[in-house]
Amino acid sequence: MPQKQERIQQQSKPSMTWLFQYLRPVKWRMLALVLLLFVMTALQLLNPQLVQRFIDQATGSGSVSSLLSLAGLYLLIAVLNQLFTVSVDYLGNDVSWRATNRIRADLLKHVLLLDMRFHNTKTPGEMIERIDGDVTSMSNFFAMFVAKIIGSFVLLAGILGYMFVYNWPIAATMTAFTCMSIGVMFGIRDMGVNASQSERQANAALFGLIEERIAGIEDVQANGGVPRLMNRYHRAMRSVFLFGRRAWMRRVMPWNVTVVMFTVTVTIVLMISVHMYLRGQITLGMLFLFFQYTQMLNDPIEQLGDQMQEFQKAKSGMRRARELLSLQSEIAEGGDNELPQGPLSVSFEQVNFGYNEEQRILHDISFMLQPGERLGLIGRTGSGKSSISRLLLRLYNLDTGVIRVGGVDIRSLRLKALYQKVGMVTQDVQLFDGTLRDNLTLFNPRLSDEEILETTNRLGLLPWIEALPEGLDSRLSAGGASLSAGEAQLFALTRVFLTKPSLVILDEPSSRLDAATEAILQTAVDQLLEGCTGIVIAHRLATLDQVDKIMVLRQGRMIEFGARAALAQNPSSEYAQLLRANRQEEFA
Ligand SMILES: Nc1ncnc2c1ncn2[C@@H]1O[C@H](COP(=O)(O)OP(=O)(O)OP(=O)(O)O)[C@@H](O)[C@H]1O
Repeated sequence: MPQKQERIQQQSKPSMTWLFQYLRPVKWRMLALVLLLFVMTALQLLNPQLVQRFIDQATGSGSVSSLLSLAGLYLLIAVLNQLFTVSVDYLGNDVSWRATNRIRADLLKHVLLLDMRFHNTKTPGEMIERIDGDVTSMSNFFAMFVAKIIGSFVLLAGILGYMFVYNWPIAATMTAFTCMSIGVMFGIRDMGVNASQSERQANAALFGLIEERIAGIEDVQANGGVPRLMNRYHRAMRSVFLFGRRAWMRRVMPWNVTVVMFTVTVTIVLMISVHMYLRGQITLGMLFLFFQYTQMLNDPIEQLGDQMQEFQKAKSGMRRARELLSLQSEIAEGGDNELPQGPLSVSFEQVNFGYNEEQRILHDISFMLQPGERLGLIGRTGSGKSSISRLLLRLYNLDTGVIRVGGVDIRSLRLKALYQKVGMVTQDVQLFDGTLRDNLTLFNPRLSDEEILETTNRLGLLPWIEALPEGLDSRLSAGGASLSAGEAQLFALTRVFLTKPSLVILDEPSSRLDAATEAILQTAVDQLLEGCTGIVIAHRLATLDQVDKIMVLRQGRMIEFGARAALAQNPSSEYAQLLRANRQEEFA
């Protein structure tokens, strides 16, 4: 089996550069945030000094009016401080949402463009966790990290600077504590990153499990699988708990170390201050001020510790996000080649394909369809019919061979150009949460109601839409459960018809429809295929009366290909034998 194209890991930029690229668009808001923090810090430093003066004046010969004005000023500053705190929180969250939403959008776009081989191995729940959960773990980093780190250092510098002016032994004790605390935190800052990454992985697995089971709720209930599901759920939950606990313990380690050091520092500062007060070297107000400033020292250090924790969480989320972003789709974008107007020819030239290296699914498929011709594709279940359509839409890469549409190798076309001209009607109709109009046009606002109604009328579907309570404005729920098999097919046909394709691949419903729906469907299919090339994956021979050519597949090999009329008249042909035996059931 030929080599599958390797997923290429892009050259990754240094992590911080990657993160800061998302902060660049919000740099002015960040600047405002930092300025607000400067003002807040100044106010925080001012208040203990007011209290110091208040105490000294109260214990000395201060007048009541000056005491009252000091108290009034204290109140004003406290209120201002509160206002600034709210503004900083608001701005911080604003910055965070803007930056993280950009990452979410980048991740979602990237994942939507990844190939089917990647998606086959991932559950939607896991992807939700990776696109949203991992990014949420970075949100605090964006909200507060830069601002709080700067704010903490400014506050520390303010306190220590002031203390050095007034009392150097205390200032030296405080500085030693500050340096040691920061040193410890930085030294072991990455301790929790790997554990946090495993925690996020366990979370993703849990959400994957929940989503998978809810999506298959019918099967789970019908087979009495709820207790077994709950068992697996509890095991996944336990794993989240164990990884979460380990990650938390590692993340809080730097903070615990600083708490111990802080207690020792407060004791030393108090001992020195009380000693100086007793010897009359400082006033009672000064004693309070020194104590207050030592207490205040804890805030920025704690802040730094918190941010260190957030940084570890952010770093693990960031690693996972970048890991995802560095995966490249195996489907390479083509060049600027254009497809011709009108119906398109289709040719397969010695196409070989397998979903994995071990098993080949399609063997040496070669055929040619002229523009406007219709091909009926028949074969037992698992013979490779849908695989042919997936290859035509470039959902997978070929192993060897060439597929041409309109004479152009599909690998040399931009994917968008291919999807504009090739439409596919599948058996599984995916509905999105929105109106019937949104679902039919796939949220394309350029398609007018007249166009939609005219198309549906042409396909004979107008009565169906008119029967709905609010017509095109009727709300459909996500999934597809609200449509019957017949309605789903009519719906899918209209959706593809509206894109005006030049080549249509139609995967016929295998379930039996009632005679009336079948008749409407057949008319709609004939309308759809008029003026374009068509490939019909047929499950019933009766629907192939209108096709020009027939291909019979068996175990991935093309055992017959030719004009339908000629094959029907050739008694030794596979198709004629099938017709004779009237073994439609085989394809149901
Ligand atoms: N995503 C996949 N990964 C691995 N193997 C796959 C995948 N999809 C299909 N196959 C295998 O490829 C083979 C051909 O599948 P394909 O869906 O093309 O058959 P089909 O003829 O369309 O069947 P049906 O009539 O039941 O829709 C089957 O053996 C199937 O198990």
